[in-house]
Order: sequence, then structure tokens, then C-alpha cells
Amino acid sequence: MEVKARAPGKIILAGEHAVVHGSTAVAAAIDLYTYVTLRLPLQSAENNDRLTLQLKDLSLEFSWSLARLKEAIPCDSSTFSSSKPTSCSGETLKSIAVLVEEQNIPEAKIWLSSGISTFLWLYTNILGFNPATVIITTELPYGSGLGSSAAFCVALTAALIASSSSDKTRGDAWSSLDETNLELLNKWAFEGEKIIHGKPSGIDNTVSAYGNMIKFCSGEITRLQSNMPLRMLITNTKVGRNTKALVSGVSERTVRHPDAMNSVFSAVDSISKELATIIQSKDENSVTEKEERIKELMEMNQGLLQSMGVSHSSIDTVIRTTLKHKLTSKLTGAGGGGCVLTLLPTRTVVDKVVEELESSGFQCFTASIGGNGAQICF
Ligand SMILES: Nc1ncnc2c1ncn2[C@@H]1O[C@H](COP(=O)(O)OP(=O)(O)O)[C@@H](O)[C@H]1O
Ligand SMILES: C[C@@](O)(CCOP(=O)(O)O)CC(=O)O
Ligand SMILES: [Mg+2]
Repeated sequence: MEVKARAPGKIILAGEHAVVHGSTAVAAAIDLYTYVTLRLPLQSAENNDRLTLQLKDLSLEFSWSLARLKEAIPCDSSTFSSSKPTSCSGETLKSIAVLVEEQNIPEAKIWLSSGISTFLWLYTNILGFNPATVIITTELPYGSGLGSSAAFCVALTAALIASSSSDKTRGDAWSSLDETNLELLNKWAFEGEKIIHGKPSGIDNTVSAYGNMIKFCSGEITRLQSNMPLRMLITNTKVGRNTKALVSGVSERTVRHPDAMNSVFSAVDSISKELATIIQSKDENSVTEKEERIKELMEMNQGLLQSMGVSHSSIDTVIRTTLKHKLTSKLTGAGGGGCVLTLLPTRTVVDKVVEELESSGFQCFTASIGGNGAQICF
């Protein structure tokens, strides 16, 4: 039996980091996906006593015997239920980390460890100790602010949940999950994100699961209907960073300066709410006027991200370069490098600015905003 699933990456238009501390943020799915193929072998097949993970783009394969997994991962069968997402305890995470270490991940790819731990946790909790081969490919850059971690958790969980569904109508087309399964998958994916991010807000897994554009605040989701064209240039600075470290850096700064940081978070909250209002507004304001307001909000948001300590000299270079072309940019996702968004007002010609950014070693692309969420295919 084979199930495929895919889940999109995202951009955060406003509110990253502050959203972890209860502020509003606005995010949209992009048309770059992580794909998961789950193969469950027949009882009689060879290799029906192993769980294998193939990361195709990286030409890496990891494999565990089911006996080793059962021995290492504590499982209380009285509380175990795939329909009740639970958090991975610190103790279980340590046992899983040992299973990951045994795989001798190449030093240059050691950043994958948290993803592989998450894989083992989600797999064994949703499907139990059953044999399978799981193949993953992705169109998203890893650790660049486009939500590869969430897309990975969402696509994996979608495949795991779909494999136990009774309705497996065959066909080549991608289809969405029903509301109940989407809610379940989003909760499991959030538990997965906790292993990768430490303290995620839940915005990334939510927008990857549901797609479109959302306003998100303390777990409350409002689906947004955009009433204006919204084009963004995405520039990958290619400076590697890690969301977990950046999120905890902001928390530490908040402990040191609670009043100042709470004011920063409150300002971000206002920016995100105003942005959501402008995007949805059907009023008479011309598109140009709305774009001018969005530009200013992005500029203010970037300033506040700077004051949280999550910008980077590479991000400043992108901002300065785009400003020469009268374009406004802000970081997206956790910052510290990673990707930068540049608003492309109607009729902007991007060739010159892209050429200049790419000549500095950055990689530019555009992506369609606000598309599909998680989908499955049998
Ligand atoms: N396709 C994948 N396979 C395995 N692990 C992945 C995959 N995509 C993401 N990850 C995990 O997520 C981490 C990156 O997540 P994060 O630092 O949150 O950045 P982002 O979500 O912006 O890409 C990687 O280091 C890896 O552990
Ligand atoms: C910084 C944050 O707001 C977004 C992180 O996004 P990414 O992992 O950098 O794609 C963290 C979160 O909301 O969980
Ligand atoms: Mg992430």
C-alpha cells in the first residue's frame, strides 16, 4: 500500500517571533511543497521488520529494526492513541536522540537530527511499531524561514493519518483532508514542530495544513480573503540559521527587558492587524494607496525585528539593495539570515533588482501566495 502527501511552505507577512509571545501574525502558504511517500509492505514481504527513512534530495537513508525502536522508545499502550496528540517528553526525546545518533548522520548534515527525531516520534505515535519505507523530497530550502520544518511535519502526518483512513479512493489527483482529519493533523504537526523549534507559535504548521492566508493569534485562526494583488520577491541570503536558537534568543531578551519587549510585541500586533485589514479591504482606496501602506508596515515590522535581535548583516544588504530600487523588504520567518520578502507593487519590473541581488550571491525567486494546504493522493 502506498500513500502520498504534500504540504506547502509559507511566508510570514508580518508578526514572526512576536507571535510566539501572543501577538497577531499574518502568513500565507506558497506553492513550494514537501512531498512524502509512505510505503507499507505486505506481511509476506522482505524488510517487513524495519522502518526506513529516505531523504531523496540529500541522498541519505536511515533505517531501524522495529525491535530496536520498541526497545528504545517508551510506549505506554494504555494511553497511546493516534487520535489524541500528545507531547514528546524530555525523557523520550533523549531515547529518540540515541536512535538518531546511531545512524551516524554526516557532520555537515547534523542539523537534520531534530527532523529525524521528529520523524521517529510522529511515526511511532501515529502508526505504532509497524514496518514502512518513508520517502521525502522537498522544494523548500532547509532552515531559511520558509517553514520547511512545518511542511515536513504536516506532510508526514498527513501521509500517516491517510494510511489508516478507510476511504482510499484510488486516483492520481491530489485531494484535501476533511476538517476533522485536518484538525488532528495540525495538532500532531504542532507536536512535531515543538521538537524542532522548542517553542513554536503554531502559525507555520497551521498555514501549511490549511493553506491560503491566515491571521493567527494564540492559536486562534482567521482565514483571510485577499482583495488585492499581492506579489513578493523572495530572496534567500543563503546564510544558514536555526529557528530554535533564534526563538530562544528572543525569549532571553524578553526576560532581560520585559517592559521594552512587551511594547515591541504590542506594536507588532498592531502592524499585523492593520496589514490584515488592508489586504481584506474592499474599500475605494486604490491598489497603489494600499501598497504604500503595506510598504510602511513592512518597514516598521523590520525595525521591530531588528530590535528583537533577529536581523543579520545579509538581511541589511538585501534591504539596502532593494531600497536603491525604491522597494521595501523585511525578513520572513526566524531571521538571522534565511529569506527576505520584498513587496513588488503593481507594474514593478524586477529584472534589475534581481540581477543586483544575485550578483551579491543571493538567490531570488517569486512564489504564488495563498494556495493549497496539505493534500493526499493514493
Ligand atoms: N525534508 C526534511 N527532512 C528532514 N528534516 C527536515 C526537512 N525539512 C525540515 N527539516 C528539519 O527542520 C529543520 C529546519 O527547520 P527550521 O530551523 O525551523 O527552519 P525552516 O522551518 O524555516 O526551514 C531542519 O534542520 C531539519 O531538522
Ligand atoms: C520565528 C517564528 O515566528 C517563525 C519561524 O519560521 P521558520 O521556522 O523560520 O520558517 C517561530 C514560530 O512562530 O513558531
Ligand atoms: Mg521552521
